[in-house]
Amino acid sequence: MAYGQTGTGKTYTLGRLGEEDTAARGIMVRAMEDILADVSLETDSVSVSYLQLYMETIQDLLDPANDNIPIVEDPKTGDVSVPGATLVEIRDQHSFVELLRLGEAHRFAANTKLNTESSRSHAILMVHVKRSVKARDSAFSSENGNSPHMKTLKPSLVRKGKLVVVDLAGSERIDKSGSEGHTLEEAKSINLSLSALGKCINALAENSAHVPVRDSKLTRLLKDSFGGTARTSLVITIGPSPRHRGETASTIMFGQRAMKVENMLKLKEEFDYKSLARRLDIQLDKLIAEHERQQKAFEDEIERINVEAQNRISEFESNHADALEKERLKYQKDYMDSIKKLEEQLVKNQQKNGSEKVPVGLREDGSALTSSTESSKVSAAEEVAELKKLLQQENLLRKTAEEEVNNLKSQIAQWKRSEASGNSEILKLRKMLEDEASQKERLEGEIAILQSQLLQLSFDADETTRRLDRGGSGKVPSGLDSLISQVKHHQQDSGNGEKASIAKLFEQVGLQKILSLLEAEDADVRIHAVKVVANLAAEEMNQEKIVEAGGLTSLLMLLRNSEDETIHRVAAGAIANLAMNETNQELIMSQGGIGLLSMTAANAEDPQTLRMVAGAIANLCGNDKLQMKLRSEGGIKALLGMVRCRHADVLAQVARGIANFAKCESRAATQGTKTGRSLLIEDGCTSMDCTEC
Ligand SMILES: Nc1ncnc2c1ncn2[C@@H]1O[C@H](COP(=O)(O)OP(=O)(O)OP(=O)(O)O)[C@@H](O)[C@H]1O
Repeated sequence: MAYGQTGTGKTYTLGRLGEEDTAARGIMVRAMEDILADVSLETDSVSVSYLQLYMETIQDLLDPANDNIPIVEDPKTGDVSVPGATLVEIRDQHSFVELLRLGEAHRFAANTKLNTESSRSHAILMVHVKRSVKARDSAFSSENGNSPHMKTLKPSLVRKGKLVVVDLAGSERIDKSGSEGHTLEEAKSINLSLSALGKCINALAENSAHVPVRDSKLTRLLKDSFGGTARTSLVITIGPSPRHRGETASTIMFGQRAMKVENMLKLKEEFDYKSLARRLDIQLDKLIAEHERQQKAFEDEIERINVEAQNRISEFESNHADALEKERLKYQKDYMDSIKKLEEQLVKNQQKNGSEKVPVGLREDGSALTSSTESSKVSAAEEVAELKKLLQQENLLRKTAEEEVNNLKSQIAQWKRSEASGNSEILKLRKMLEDEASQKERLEGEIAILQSQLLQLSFDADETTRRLDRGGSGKVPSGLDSLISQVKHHQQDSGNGEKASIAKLFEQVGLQKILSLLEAEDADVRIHAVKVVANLAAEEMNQEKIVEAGGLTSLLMLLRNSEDETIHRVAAGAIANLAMNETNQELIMSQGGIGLLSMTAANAEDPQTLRMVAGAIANLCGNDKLQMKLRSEGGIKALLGMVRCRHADVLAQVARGIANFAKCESRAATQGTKTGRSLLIEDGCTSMDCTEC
């Protein structure tokens, strides 16, 4: 910023182009030269807006028709921007100088008596530089495994810088500038914004809680430039003439006050979530397309194999059916022929035998008979031989047929084998598809993890920003801390939404991490963490997990070590929740819980703390196995002692504890010890004013 009386050289210092003589270049030109020398135009971008603030209106010096541009403030980061202004990307020094020249030509300059070229407006040059830097590996630590997919999904980190060069209008007093009419209004408006700037500088110099940045557009626009997270340089310009000694003195005093303002520098980095989301989308689309392609190829392959197998089966069946039928017919025909031949032979034989009967009838001398019997014997032997021959032929044919059938059988077996190998191919393809599906599922799981990490990172970023905005210590809280802030926020909500968000947190963050925050150095973090644990402990399904993860021990440690009553109250509440379960009751007792609860009760001032402690002891009172130990460790004494606090909530819990203790009778019955009721009487329960309970 350059601040000073009209005509003392603000524009001379900041805005000169120095085209003929490079030594005469102003800060704007030199700054851009420096930036351009240090950027790589492939990975970085430099863009410029040039504005003027005239009578509380912001005008675009690169597009004068664009006037009355609104100022926008990011509620999260506090960053100030003027999104309505023309933003020109700069690639070289020459184009920047041209841009400045254009802006200067548009700059409004009204004449005053003091300086005919006096600038009546504030000129503001904004240079935005963005640089892509590699995402820090730590953001995506190995806790998610070393999947190669995760490595490619790191969001890139964008480092952002903004240079604002402000050539303020002259700071002279109205009477001296001789302004009147419209020019007087101008002078008033200039004075208003400069005096608002002065007030802000004073407030910042004195570390005042309230800085009146909202008093003028100038201070709103420069909000993140002074007293914030930027580095600020102020040039003050003065005139040597004794006539201006008043302005000179006030300008120097302004500079002196400004020197007291302390800024806290902050590197502005953000993850490029948009491009990561784009990459994730593309990757997901690719995976889906690949999966669909493989599925289709698989189905086509199955279809092809099926069709081929069907064709082969039907071809084979038809071939073999034909061959079998032919064989069958052939054998049938051969068989029929043989039968026919045999029948003919038989008929022939019978005829032969019939014709031989005559001589037999004529046999009287016996000789004729002898000769006829002989010939019949010979013909029968021939017949037998022929029949044997036929039988042999028949056997031969049968054998050939059997061989043929065996042959066919072996062909069928071979075909079945080839079908089995086809089936194994199908199985192989099916397995490949299943692998593919499980791979896809795994990737989707990884993407889900990544998205939840993104969520956590954005929470981190929000929380960091909030802390720094609060003028914080610069300590960057863990991701859980910000999530706890979320819970803190949700704790104000009512109904199921709260439970759902805590359950979500529980899922996202993991119990171990939440419990580890119970030992955080920052008390604020501890308080929020114990609140989260208490909320989780209210859900029966979480109680066992909390105890298993060592949550009970941590809560008892908080009672022992913490001095903060809020922590005592919430931790006692969480213990009371855990004490609803019988197994936990034994653990609380064995870890010295009664002593710690009694100690907390003795030191408590807040009735709500006593209520929680009394609630926890009251839950323990209901376990008759633990009664004697509870009493011997001072639990009953502590419970009755809390009657001193006459708060109705506390008394209700004490009464519940007394009632629980009094109604357990099985111990007394089985062990022959005194009943809870009589022990209470011994401890002086009845000597108290029972109407209180
Ligand atoms: N250091 C310097 N050396 C030589 N001439 C200078 C110097 N400083 C300023 N001038 C001259 O003084 C005149 C006024 O300077 P300039 O316009 O920079 O003042 P200004 O403070 O910006 O005024 P205004 O507030 O009216 O805009 C110009 O003609 C400029 O050339």
